[in-house]
Amino acid sequence: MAESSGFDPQLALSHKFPETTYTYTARDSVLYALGVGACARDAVDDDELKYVYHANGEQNLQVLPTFAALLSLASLPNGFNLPGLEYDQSLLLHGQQYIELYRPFPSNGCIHNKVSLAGLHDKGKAAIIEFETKSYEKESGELLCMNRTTVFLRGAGGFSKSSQPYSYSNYQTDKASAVKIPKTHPFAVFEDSTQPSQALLYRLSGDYNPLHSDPMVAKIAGFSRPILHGLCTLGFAVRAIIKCICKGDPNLIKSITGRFLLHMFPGETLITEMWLDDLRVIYQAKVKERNQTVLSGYVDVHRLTSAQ
Ligand SMILES: CCCCCCCCCCCCC/C=C/C(=O)SCCNC(=O)CCNC(=O)[C@H](O)C(C)(C)COP(=O)(O)OP(=O)(O)OC[C@H]1O[C@@H](n2cnc3c(N)ncnc32)[C@H](O)[C@@H]1OP(=O)(O)O
Repeated sequence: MAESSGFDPQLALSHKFPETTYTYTARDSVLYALGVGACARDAVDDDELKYVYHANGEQNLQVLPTFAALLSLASLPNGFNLPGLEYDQSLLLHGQQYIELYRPFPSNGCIHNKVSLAGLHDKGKAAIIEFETKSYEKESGELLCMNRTTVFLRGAGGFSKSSQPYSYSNYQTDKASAVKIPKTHPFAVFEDSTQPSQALLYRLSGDYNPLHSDPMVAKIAGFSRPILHGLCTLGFAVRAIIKCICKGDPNLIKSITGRFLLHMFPGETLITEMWLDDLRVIYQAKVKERNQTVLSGYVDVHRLTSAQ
């Protein structure tokens, strides 16, 4: 039974999310690729030009696998409101993202999303909410991907008895928190700069939260200036993995897990370190200027390319 007035877990869990439709064009997939830094260092990069230009027409463009995460945001409640969950929206942070990919994305399409609440946890100082989104290609009805989005609501915990904190999950293991970074030297390391305007570009892919663009909103949230979208950082890290481990082939990615450990500011340099464990790439991404890890997780691949 909930003890605080703002949270009613049973009401939240009984909520039925409306099914939504998301239509995107080749322009959206290109804008997304540019937003996560594709071709930023080299406009004719052999591994990355295919995400932003194709000589034989836009229907031949390839789509980065992390594009899937946009579907989870597009499917979630407008204004971040849900019955039974009252909280201070300025303190919301993206905690984790888990993506399963079942098929490469076409360069444009119409997607049907089904959302459910996958988890709700009272961590005392914070509440954690997890949403699961299944995305189907509208025309064929085929399942394209599944996203699990974890939202960390600072200051919203303490809604249950501290002796028995509320915890609900509709799945078995929390994959992102289970990541152990090896003590050995990484198999590969990739350094990439984000631009000071990175968040202003990335937001055009659909996440217009002013935390990433408005200095006053960022200050209220506890940051000296606007921070980068977590999914933008994840996009940079997975692009590094595709480049270093998959020899540029985005279709080798099977699933992606990432936990956002610390905020990143636009303009900072990201160093992604990667370790191979069979068909799993364990990674962590550090901000070079502050020598701090901002993201860690793992990516499962279908197979390794012959050189590994
Ligand atoms: C109500 C309806 C809501 C609807 C909302 C729908 C929309 C949702 C859309 C998704 C988000 C869109 C908006 C995007 C925002 C961003 O992109 S924000 C930028 C990216 N994110 C960040 O920069 C966050 C970086 N991380 C941190 O700053 C910190 O890790 C933290 C999240 C503040 C937590 O640190 P701390 O308070 O020190 O936590 P701990 O004491 O270590 O741990 C407490 C428990 O919480 C668990 N935990 C810790 N971190 C995370 C995490 N990142 N994700 C999930 N869980 C986390 C941790 O395991 C502890 O639990 P126990 O082990 O059980 O004690």
